Amino acid sequence: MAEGNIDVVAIPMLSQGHIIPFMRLCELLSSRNLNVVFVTTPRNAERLRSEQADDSRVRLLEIPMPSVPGLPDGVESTERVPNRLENFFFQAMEEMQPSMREILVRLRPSSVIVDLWPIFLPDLATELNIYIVFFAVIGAYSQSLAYSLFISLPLLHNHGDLPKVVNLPGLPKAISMRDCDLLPPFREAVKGDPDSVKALFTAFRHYDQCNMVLVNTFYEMEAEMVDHLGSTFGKPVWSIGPLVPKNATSSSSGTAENPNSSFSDSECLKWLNSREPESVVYVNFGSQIALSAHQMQEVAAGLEASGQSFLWAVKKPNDPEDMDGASFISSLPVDLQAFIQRYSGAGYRADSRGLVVLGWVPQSQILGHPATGGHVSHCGWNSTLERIGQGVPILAWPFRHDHPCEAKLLVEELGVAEEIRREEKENGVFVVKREEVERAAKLIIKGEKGKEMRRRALQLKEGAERATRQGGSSFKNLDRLALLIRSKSN
Ligand SMILES: O=c1ccn([C@@H]2O[C@H](COP(=O)(O)OP(=O)(O)O[C@H]3O[C@H](CO)[C@@H](O)[C@H](O)[C@H]3O)[C@@H](O)[C@H]2O)c(=O)[nH]1
Repeated sequence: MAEGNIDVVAIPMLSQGHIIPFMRLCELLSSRNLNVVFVTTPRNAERLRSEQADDSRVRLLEIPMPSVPGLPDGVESTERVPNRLENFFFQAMEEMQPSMREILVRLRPSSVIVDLWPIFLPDLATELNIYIVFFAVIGAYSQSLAYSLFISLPLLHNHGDLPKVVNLPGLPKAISMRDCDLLPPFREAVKGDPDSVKALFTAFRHYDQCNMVLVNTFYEMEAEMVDHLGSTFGKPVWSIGPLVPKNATSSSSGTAENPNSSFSDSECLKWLNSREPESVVYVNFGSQIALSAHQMQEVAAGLEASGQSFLWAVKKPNDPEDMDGASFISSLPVDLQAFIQRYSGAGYRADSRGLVVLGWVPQSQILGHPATGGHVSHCGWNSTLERIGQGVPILAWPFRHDHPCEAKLLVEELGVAEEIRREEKENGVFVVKREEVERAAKLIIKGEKGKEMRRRALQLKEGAERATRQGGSSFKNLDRLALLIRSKSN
């Protein structure tokens, strides 16, 4: 590929939840005959290369991960960053600025697709006169709610006097959120000082600086909020999703097939094959959330008491970084160790009612398996889109970031989820009791409400299929996008 001939350069944040939809978008643009370059660090590139189809024409370009004192070598994705090292990680991303500048200057693409981070990227693209497409990898509903909070909180409230239920102005309909579900930067708003949230939430500058916004959703699911974002920012906002991995398998994940997991992908699927249709409660909180030992005890007891089949992917904390699976298990209370033994490792039998997998599981295949009856989920947007693609109902257990907003969309607007009741132990720290896990697991598999949620989930699945096939709303938007980018190249 001639370097002077690049249509678009895509630069996602170093996080799998962002890299995956960015790569899918790049493949779809490349299949529409655009020359696409995908920029990431060596480890992420290595993994993407191993998953890339033989005929993929998306070019992967590596930039070195800057070495920052305090950040261990090889940490190139947020999933591997312990909370206490987050600032070092973001510092490393900031230090990529010279490499990114060098790439943009050398390749001179006509367009760049930017993510929420790094914050300097739109400035750089503006300076180089490159057309800026901002790809927001979360849904339109949660973006709209976050923007409303961003604008209104410092006008209306002080961090000390936040009401228990906060109304969100400026939206197409009346929406409110519990104070405990607000992102920490919003909870710290200072009345009369917009910078009290701006300093912490600079991402919203991207909406001002970009030329257009893409949202990983489909129009029919979030039409009201897609239109709302368009009129709020006064620029095109196009839905192009759901973009989910094409042949999603395990990440890189012990077994030879899946070295990051206590079971191989095929062992997980074999176990699912032994279960009745729509009978299994699948528990997985994405790539970043690790439960406390106490919370794990409640989940374990609730799942057992429910009498339902379950597949639980347990994530060990990132801290300490060098703790292996065996040390993690031996650090747990003895009742949990015994539980894990019963449903995993030595205690596991092919006909066990539950399967506990330490590490990564092949989520999209699990969601697509006929035995899967529901997903206990943090409501990360990628998992949400994957479930919508498979018609699986949800038990919504949000933790942080956009999760509470996505949960609200799923429960209140789309009717495909039941919210798990969380009790606030202390400021922002929640616990879900075993009785609640038991209730929710029974409801989703056996209850009338579970059936109704499944019916709605299947309708959404059909909607998603219509949107992404030829002539559908997302398909047409991708065609329009390819034409637009090509017009910038001429
Ligand atoms: O055992 C596992 C765990 C995860 N996954 C995959 O990993 C991705 C997880 O993505 P997501 O559900 O979005 O969770 P996070 O990685 O936690 O998501 C981050 O990124 C999302 C998109 O920006 C945000 O919505 C979330 O708030 C943020 O936590 C999905 O594709 C899953 O299929 C697996 O395949 N196997």
